[in-house]
Amino acid sequence: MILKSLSLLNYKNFDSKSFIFNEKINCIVGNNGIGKTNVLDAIYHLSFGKSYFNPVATQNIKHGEDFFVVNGDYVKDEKTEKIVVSLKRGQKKVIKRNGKAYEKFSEHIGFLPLVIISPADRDLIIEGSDTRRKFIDSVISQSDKMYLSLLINYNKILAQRNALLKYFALNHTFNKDTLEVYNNQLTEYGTQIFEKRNTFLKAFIPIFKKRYHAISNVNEEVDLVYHSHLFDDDLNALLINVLNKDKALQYTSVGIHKDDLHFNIETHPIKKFGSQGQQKSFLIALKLAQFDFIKAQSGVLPILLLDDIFDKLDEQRVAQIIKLVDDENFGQLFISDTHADRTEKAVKQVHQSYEIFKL
Ligand SMILES: Nc1ncnc2c1ncn2[C@@H]1O[C@H](COP(=O)(O)OP(=O)(O)OP(=O)(O)O)[C@@H](O)[C@H]1O
Repeated sequence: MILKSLSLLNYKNFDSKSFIFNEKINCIVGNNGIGKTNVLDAIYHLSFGKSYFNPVATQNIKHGEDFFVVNGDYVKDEKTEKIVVSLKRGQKKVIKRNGKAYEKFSEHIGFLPLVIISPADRDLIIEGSDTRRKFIDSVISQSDKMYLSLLINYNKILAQRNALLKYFALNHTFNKDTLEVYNNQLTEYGTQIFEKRNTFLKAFIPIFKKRYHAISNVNEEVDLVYHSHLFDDDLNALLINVLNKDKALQYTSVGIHKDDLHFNIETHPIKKFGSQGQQKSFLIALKLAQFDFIKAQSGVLPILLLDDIFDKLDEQRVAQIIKLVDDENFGQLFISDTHADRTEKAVKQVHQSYEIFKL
């Protein structure tokens, strides 16, 4: 799968900009703040229908403008695919494939597999469990269509159950039957999500460890440990157990929305005990394992976006990542960097086919 061309209209700092890309390596270079990351984010938008960096959709519209349009022309399975993501203030976002708007965005997820490696990945280590759940969800949903709809259903029921708990508290009332309906539905969806996360992690963890050891070159023990209430009991039983607590809290305190993935080095949390270098290697290994996993599951080589990696990583690590383009049959690669010279020097070593775009 190849992104042949990209055009942006009122997207972040760009009023109108077009690119025709190389099939292998594309380097987006320019000074700080010129919009290199924004170009990568536009490509991310085409795969996921949203920004990797800014969750507030309207903030991706250029200041002072009313709408944005991101247009990407791909070749996938020898067919041309035209993807357009557009947003007008006050209206719903639209994603079109070959002129036809998706009714559900979830149908598009996984169609154009993509992995991004960015300094913002650090949030996976330092932020709360929701960032790590989102990571798991994003990897699984790129290769499992059913997963995303289970998740959407679970979250809908969860919101309804929480609203009901609030209603009970506000009106000093309680209705066991209605709550039971929600408990049953949460259990149905939650159990399936738990099983899919568990199965995924069993396959993913060995891939991750292999990647970490290849990058770090030392034999440190790293691990990803899945934590879920559902290891303790059936979700329905758990929900019944915490009923009084949930009534007091006015929200649902158990379920897969509380799952976490612990990142460990030598059995200790990497957030507290990992050096900066170890943390960087950990995150890169995680993302490269994501690449491997999607590739194995879907048979498609995901697009790989490397945002600002030269500034954040030492030369040896950067060289190793770029070398993978050749070694491991990577697909199309997009690199952003402030220095055209060092980028060109690095990519030249591994591939003849590349393009430098100076912003
Ligand atoms: N909605 C928006 N409208 C206009 N400009 C925006 C909008 N959102 C972001 N920007 C601008 O985009 C620029 C940042 O772009 P980006 O993060 O892509 O830079 P970069 O080239 O990757 O920089 P660095 O090398 O520092 O990482 C900033 O100048 C910011 O003000």
